[in-house]
Amino acid sequence: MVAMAAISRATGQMNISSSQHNSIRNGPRMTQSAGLTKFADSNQLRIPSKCLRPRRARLIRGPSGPTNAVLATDKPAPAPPFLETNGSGRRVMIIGGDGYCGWATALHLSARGYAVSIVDNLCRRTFDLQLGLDTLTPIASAHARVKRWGEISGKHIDLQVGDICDFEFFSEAFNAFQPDAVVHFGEQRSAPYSMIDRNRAVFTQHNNVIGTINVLFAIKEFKPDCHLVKLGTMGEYGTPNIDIEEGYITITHNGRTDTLPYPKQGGSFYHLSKVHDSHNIHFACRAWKIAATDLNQGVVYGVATEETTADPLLINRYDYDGIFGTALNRFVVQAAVGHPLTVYGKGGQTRGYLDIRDTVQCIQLAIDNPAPNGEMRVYNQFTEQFSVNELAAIIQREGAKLGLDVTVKNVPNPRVEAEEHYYNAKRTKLVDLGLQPHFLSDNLVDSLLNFAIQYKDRIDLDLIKPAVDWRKTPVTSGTMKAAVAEK
Ligand SMILES: O=c1ccn([C@@H]2O[C@H](COP(=O)(O)OP(=O)(O)O[C@H]3O[C@H](CS(=O)(=O)O)[C@@H](O)[C@H](O)[C@H]3O)[C@@H](O)[C@H]2O)c(=O)[nH]1
Repeated sequence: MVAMAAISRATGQMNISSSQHNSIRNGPRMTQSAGLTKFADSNQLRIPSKCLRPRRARLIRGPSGPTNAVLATDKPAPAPPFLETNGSGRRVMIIGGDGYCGWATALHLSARGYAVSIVDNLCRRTFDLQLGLDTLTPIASAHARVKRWGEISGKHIDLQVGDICDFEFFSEAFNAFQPDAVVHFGEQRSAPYSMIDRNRAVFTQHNNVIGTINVLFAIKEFKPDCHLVKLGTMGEYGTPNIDIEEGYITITHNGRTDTLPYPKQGGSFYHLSKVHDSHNIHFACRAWKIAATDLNQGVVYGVATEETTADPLLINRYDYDGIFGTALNRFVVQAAVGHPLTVYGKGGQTRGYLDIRDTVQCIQLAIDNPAPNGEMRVYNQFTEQFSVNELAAIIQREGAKLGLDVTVKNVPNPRVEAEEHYYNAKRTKLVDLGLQPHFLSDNLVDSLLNFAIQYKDRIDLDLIKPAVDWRKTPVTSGTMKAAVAEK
């Protein structure tokens, strides 16, 4: 039975039942039984019109200008611009809408006139509590975020707290909202997390694979014309010694030719969970004529979008720890506190990267250009390739301009991955649809460095170290602190 969490109309606070408290304490499994919290109707967030008046905020601008400027005040905020687009009015469910990419996407689409419903089990916040991690930025609760967005924009975002692995919950949420598109970010997305121990490896694959299967069943059963926009990863391809195509490759073998899914070589139990998802989605498209777009996203950097900087309560999370922090964002924080940049191994590992402002653009493009029923489209979602050494050199150079003495240290690689390799991945399809990339510029690095300096007091140096060794992954349960202590 689905446990219910009630939301008080008077206070907007969520009341969590004792069984939910227990499940939160018990770790990843909490998400199997997490309950349903729902804003029953859009009136609930309606507020007096005087509160909807745009209010001014002070933007701190980096030395090189306003790019990705950061809001640093609790003073009144400006309403972001509202741009009606050809997708305006379409109903978009964002699974994982409380996370780093999901939250930015929810606001981006809501600002542009899409009707948005966030479905999230809040497990990303639970992982931080369990492992002793914290985002660089002080983020508001999911409920406070959507409430504040309603106040400054006059736009309602529906919030349903629950676990998509619980089909009873998910089918109820899906049928209540009747989405035209489902954007699925709702997965455990950290490779290191999936390699902490057996429990986390199993959790990652169960959570990600079963969650996606439930989404596929809901679409098939309740709304076959609903377009699935699924976040995959460039890491599904691994680092083959040939060019990486966008999802499919045409092969001639023994005189016969076919176009087949590009070979997959995930480098962690996390990356492999996305490989399994891709296969399941491809099958569902063939068998049930579902329409799906699989977005193989690269490593995302940055933190600010137009909407997340519109008010302190809307600020996005920024991970810098050894488990959820990703390369460029980690290096920026390391530079800000004088920690040597942690280049793993030789540093020749090359990946596709993109600004979070391009993530939100790509999702909108995918929604606005749905795949036909029966087809799984695959787009490679990144804008530039960098090796880890190249990223470190950029941060060192830009740090020096701000007077920071940035050093680089080649630490033993905790991962099993090629450290020198060929890498040339195609990325034309989203550009063909109209993507206008924000390339990694000096301005952005400057404003990110200033951002990290601004929140310097929140940085815990212990969390910066690489925390998980791919070669050890124990059967017994590990904790972040224990993993760090071993190093
Ligand atoms: O301090 C660090 C952190 C990372 N790396 C290296 O940087 C590369 C990228 O690692 P990452 O932690 O930035 O990103 P990754 O673990 O691959 O995962 C992230 O990027 C993926 C896209 S991709 O990398 O697979 O293209 C997404 O799917 C994941 O959700 C997201 O967490 C790896 O070679 C890693 O060894 C370092 O050298 N030093």
